[in-house]
Amino acid sequence: MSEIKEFERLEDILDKNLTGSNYETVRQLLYGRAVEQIDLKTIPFNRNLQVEAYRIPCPEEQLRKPRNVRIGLFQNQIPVPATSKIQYMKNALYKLAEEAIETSQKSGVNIFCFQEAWNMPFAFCTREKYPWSEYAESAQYGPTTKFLQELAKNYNMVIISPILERDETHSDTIWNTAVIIDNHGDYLGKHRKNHIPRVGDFNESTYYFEGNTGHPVFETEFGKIAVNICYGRHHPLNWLAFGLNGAEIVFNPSATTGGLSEPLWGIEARNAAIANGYFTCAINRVGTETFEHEFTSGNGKPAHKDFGHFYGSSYVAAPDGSRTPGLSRTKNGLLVTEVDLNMCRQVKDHWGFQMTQRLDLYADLLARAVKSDFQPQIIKKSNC
Ligand code: BAL
Repeated sequence: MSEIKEFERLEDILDKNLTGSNYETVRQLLYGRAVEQIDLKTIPFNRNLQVEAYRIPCPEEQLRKPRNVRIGLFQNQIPVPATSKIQYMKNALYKLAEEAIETSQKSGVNIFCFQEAWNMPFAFCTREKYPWSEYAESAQYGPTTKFLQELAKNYNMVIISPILERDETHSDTIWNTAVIIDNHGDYLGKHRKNHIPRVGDFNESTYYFEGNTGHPVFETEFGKIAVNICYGRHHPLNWLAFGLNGAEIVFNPSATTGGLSEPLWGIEARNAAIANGYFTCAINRVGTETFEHEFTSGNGKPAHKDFGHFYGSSYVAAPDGSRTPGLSRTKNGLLVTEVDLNMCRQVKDHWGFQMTQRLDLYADLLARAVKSDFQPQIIKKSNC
């Protein structure tokens, strides 16, 4: 698939080329019920950061009060060259992060989420172990978690920090891990990426193995949250499992490029929200990261020094199928979205997907499908 580079975002094309009822008809068919825009102009923040804010309301109930939560999704390109020294890169990213978290606090954000492996270049295309493995650090006691704990406590904010984890307890193995810090600055736990890609230049299996933390849901003061890391978004059962464990918001911190996945990007997390009756938050990195040494993709194409363009386009999707516009395809951005978690149960009641999901039927099929003597259920015309 060829990479599309020359436009800021899909919504701009709709805005420029459709008017009046045509625009609203197409927008509604593409994005569902309209979301409300929140005016943050009164909030002073770094003007070279695209900040957009929306509200996804749901009908008020008689017995339950609204459970409004503000989510902040931060997408960014690395601020210094990918080949910079590790500590220099981390410090530059920490500075960006602090600005984004401060802006989030001014915007009333309760839960903040970074993109995948936010504190390093996404260097897994190179298959080089050094220096990239040196970015790995302890999930609970490493410098990145320590840095964020302070901010989470000061700003009463839950922070989801996807990083490269070094598990010193188990032979210094490396994992692709999301660390969850609660709004008191306490380390709440972690989740390791369940599904590791072997596609294109995503040579992540060179560095880490499939995760072993299952499908944890973290109970926070702002709702039950889970993290489906990047490639896991292509696996519907991965989304289902977080839903079965009671998630109300599932974050999908990602790093993915236009040539590989852009037409799928707006479908997968949004479909998961609809099918599982929860909110999903798709966050993707932006920019192009160039490395020192050439590498090939094993597809006969010429060797190259970059992954291609990470296309940002972060968005929030609701269980009723509505979604926010995406952030820019090329700029750093912060997407603030206020959601009412009551919508999760309202939509489950309305559609009944959880009542009709026939888990027993699929449990039986899956139990048979994993066995070496599995026989697919194929009906053929008998020869007799
Ligand atoms: N990080 C893997 C790329 C993708 O899932 O699109």
